[in-house]
Amino acid sequence: MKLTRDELIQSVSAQMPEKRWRHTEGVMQSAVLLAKRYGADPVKAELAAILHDVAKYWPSERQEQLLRDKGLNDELLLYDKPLWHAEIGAYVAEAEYGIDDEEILNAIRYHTSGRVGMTLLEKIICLADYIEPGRDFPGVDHIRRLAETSVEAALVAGFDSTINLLVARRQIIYPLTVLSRNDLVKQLELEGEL
Ligand SMILES: Nc1ncnc2c1ncn2[C@@H]1O[C@H](COP(=O)(O)OP(=O)(O)O)[C@@H](O)[C@H]1O
Repeated sequence: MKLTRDELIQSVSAQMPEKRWRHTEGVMQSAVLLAKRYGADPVKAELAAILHDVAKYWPSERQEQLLRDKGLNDELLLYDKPLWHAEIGAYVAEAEYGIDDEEILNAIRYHTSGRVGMTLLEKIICLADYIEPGRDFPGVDHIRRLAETSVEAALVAGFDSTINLLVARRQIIYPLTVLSRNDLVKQLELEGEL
């Protein structure tokens, strides 16, 4: 099903509370800005942003069933539910909205966990999710400042804040985020930015 931008926005926003849609609008805004700043495709960035949280408010039973039945990454079932919607979102973007651009699908798929070898678009969506104007958590302004000059440095700070939070709450950490964070630190070292 190929929708116009307005139809897509209508369909996606109907699947979440108003507050979460306002967050999505913030991610759209930040993603387009970052794409223009760092030379990614702003149209792709906006499309990935519109869809990134499409499944966030789906009942967890439905998400669990899709992870099991559709050959998705069911290892995620071993980890906290907030991680599931990203994988489901990529599935839904393709299966229900006809998005066939792997770059966009992967930006949705890895927007919460990150992964080793993130593309620029993946970094941008993940970072936009941290710094969109509606976000207000300790350290967010520091991440926003870093985002003015380095996607990688900002994203490391973002992942560090998530990892610190999970450690403080003694929650289980999905290891891909740690690997992703380490990979970004290596990229910064190679560029001499650390
Ligand atoms: N590596 C991870 N391991 C476990 N939980 C994680 C990991 N990364 C993110 N999370 C969880 O996901 C939440 C963030 O998910 P996200 O989709 O960005 O949600 P929100 O937009 O509501 O912040 C974190 O607050 C944390 O609870």
